[in-house]
Amino acid sequence: MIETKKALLESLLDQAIVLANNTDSAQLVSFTKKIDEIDPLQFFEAAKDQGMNRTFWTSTADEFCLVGAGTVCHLIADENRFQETEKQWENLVSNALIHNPYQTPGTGLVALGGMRFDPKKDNTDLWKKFKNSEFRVPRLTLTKQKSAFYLTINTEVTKDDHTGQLAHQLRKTAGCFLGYTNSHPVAVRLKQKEEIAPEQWKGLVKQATDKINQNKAEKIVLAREMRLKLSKQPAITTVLKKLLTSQTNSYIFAFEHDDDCFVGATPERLVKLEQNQLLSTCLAGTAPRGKTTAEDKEISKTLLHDPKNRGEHDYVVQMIKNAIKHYCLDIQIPDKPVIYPLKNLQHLYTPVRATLKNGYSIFDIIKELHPTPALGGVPREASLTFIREYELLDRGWYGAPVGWLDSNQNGEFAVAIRSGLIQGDEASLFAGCGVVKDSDPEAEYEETLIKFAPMLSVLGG
Ligand SMILES: C=C(O[C@@H]1C=C(C(=O)O)C=C[C@H]1O)C(=O)O
Ligand SMILES: [Mg+2]
Repeated sequence: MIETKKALLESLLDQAIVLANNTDSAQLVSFTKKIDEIDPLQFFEAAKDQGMNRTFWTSTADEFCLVGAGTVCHLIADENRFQETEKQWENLVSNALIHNPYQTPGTGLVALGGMRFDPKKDNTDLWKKFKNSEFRVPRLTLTKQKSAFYLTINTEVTKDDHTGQLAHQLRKTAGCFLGYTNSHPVAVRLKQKEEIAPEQWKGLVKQATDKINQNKAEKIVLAREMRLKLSKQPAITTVLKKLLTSQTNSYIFAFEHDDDCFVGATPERLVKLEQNQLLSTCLAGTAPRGKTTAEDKEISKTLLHDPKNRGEHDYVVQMIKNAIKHYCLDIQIPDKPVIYPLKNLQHLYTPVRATLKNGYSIFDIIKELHPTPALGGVPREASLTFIREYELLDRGWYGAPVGWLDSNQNGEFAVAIRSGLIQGDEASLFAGCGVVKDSDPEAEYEETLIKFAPMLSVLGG
């Protein structure tokens, strides 16, 4: 595949060795090439064969897909994680030797990652492999943009490296990915599922509405956990394949740490940036799908006019509008939501468009937006304090930004809901809902039950 550009790769490596010698430190090289069509899931599966941790992202089933294999470098941050990650990224990009002749967003040097919902909440064992904030630059990245495919090879070159040997090794590894074919292993059976403390959770919803009725908060999003035991360790490739076919209106993502893998199919965009064009999404307010078209339409109509759901939704719209105004121009937000249909349920949806002012980055926006009242509440601090103190689970990366960015001001982050942490032959699934003054614990419980469905169904439930 890279044969035609042989000289290009070699000359890049030559330059890198000189630089590594001058600086006496490893030199990051990033080399991108257009390739023939390839199945992203085969690429994902090939990485497993190579013993590499994998990262996966699609924005919709067909348009855009990123698959990362292995890690050439990490951006890890604790305190001030947004600024810190941005600083590390800028540093990494400015020191890298990049060959990427394409303007396509998501090609070239790309970092993929996510973070904990609440860095102030105590870490439990459940999420021990997941950092407060972690982005990885993969060893190999596959980018699919509509019908075009790109392969990026990233490597760290030292002064003692040999161009010919290194180029040979890189081509060999790339060949293992591009020529890979394997039928994905069969799916697993669900052996046992346990909803964690459902009655206590309903009590918590009541406690939250009491708090709201005492005017101490307006909206508090409460989540709960379901623990699964599976017949064997599922193939993440199969899980993704099923999510891709069943959840077509969603972002599908996976972030793997050995036997632990955080996977989900979320409909909720946090922010998308293409150069300076910004998109965000207000998504809150939920109803089930109807069994017939007529029933479905009826439910949509009710949802669109339901004051409780419109209230839940409007908190998100107001907050996002306010949060971005300092950073953006030409903010366009329709004054009424529309329906966003998913396989198992439907949401109220309001898109947000704006132009990012010069001098700001996607991290500035994420920092302002996370958590929106779709996952935290209103006011932010009061709701977070309540969640931190009383919620019965460690959210870990659930409900937090997950996504990617490239070295040309493009990137996209979703809110990691409809997700689960697969750990060997067990898994924890997470689902939450917005509690407002007229929330009924039983109805909120039912709402979370449907939100488990996307992940539950691909794990044999
Ligand atoms: C918290 C979740 O979803 C959020 C809550 C919603 C609601 O309560 O109506 C709808 C969409 C999301 O903003 C989840 O799926 O876990
Ligand atoms: Mg709701």
